[in-house]
Amino acid sequence: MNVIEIDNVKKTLGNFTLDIPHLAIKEGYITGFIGQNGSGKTTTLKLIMNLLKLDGGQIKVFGKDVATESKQIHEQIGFVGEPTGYMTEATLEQTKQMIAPFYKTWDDALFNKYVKAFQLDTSKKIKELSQGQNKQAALIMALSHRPKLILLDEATANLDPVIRAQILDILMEHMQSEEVSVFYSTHITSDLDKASDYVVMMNNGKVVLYEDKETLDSKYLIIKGPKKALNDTLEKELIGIQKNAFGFEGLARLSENMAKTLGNELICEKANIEDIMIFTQRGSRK
Ligand SMILES: Nc1ncnc2c1ncn2[C@@H]1O[C@H](COP(=O)(O)OP(=O)(O)OP(=O)(O)O)[C@@H](O)[C@H]1O
Repeated sequence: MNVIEIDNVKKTLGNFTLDIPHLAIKEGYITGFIGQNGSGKTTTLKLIMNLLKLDGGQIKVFGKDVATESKQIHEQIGFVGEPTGYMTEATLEQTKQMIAPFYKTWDDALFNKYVKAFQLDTSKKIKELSQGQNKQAALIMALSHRPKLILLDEATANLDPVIRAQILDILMEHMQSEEVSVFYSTHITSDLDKASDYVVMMNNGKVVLYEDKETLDSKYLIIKGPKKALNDTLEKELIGIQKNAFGFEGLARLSENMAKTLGNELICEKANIEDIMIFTQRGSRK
């Protein structure tokens, strides 16, 4: 089952165009959303939230069209974007009292549990919270109505490693006790190592990679070798290949065909998510 289905979506903003023929986010999993600055992650998340209007195509969440059924959909989504949009003069307690009645599923015990976990002072005005505390407050508000889908736009950016780990722990704990799906954008690839089942990568408005985490961890290699070892079959398999006077390097997704082409003079190193991002983006620049 898919929690989000994106079909033939187009959106132009200035000279940027988002173009997603098809993307389906699986229900019950954590999917990380990565890509260079300006690649279209926020635009995609805003379109899913119906905060931006589509130029073409359709987005469905829980099988419902976001353009026509956003009210019912939003009741079951916990969204943390930028900026949070909460009244800065209000305290966290007052903010909760304003927001909670909008959700039938609001859980005060859960709210209190997370406030305690983050050691937030609910009597402080939102504007008095630090940037990181503000993000924690937004996350607490998003989780406390027990949403079925959590959408986060760089919710862990500018947070210290301890709080970042705590947020990921809370998300994972939440996943264990609830039937929930998470789709979150991040620039911190170590977040993906800690918390992701699938990874979607954007480049210049297009989805350039969608893999499960296990495949990402086990099937991608950086292959280096001398010039003479680069035959046509190998070159076709390599992503983001770079050649110099001495040799070449490129990224490969290990397949049977690929394995046959690997000779002794080649050096094969395991690629991490950052390597995969860099080589994939280099490859799609051509
Ligand atoms: N209102 C707007 N008018 C014109 N261009 C816009 C507007 N909003 C976004 N863009 C452009 O759309 C592109 C995609 O932006 P988006 O915020 O979706 O990228 P992103 O992947 O989330 O980037 P980052 O990682 O830096 O947050 C960028 O080139 C941006 O300049």
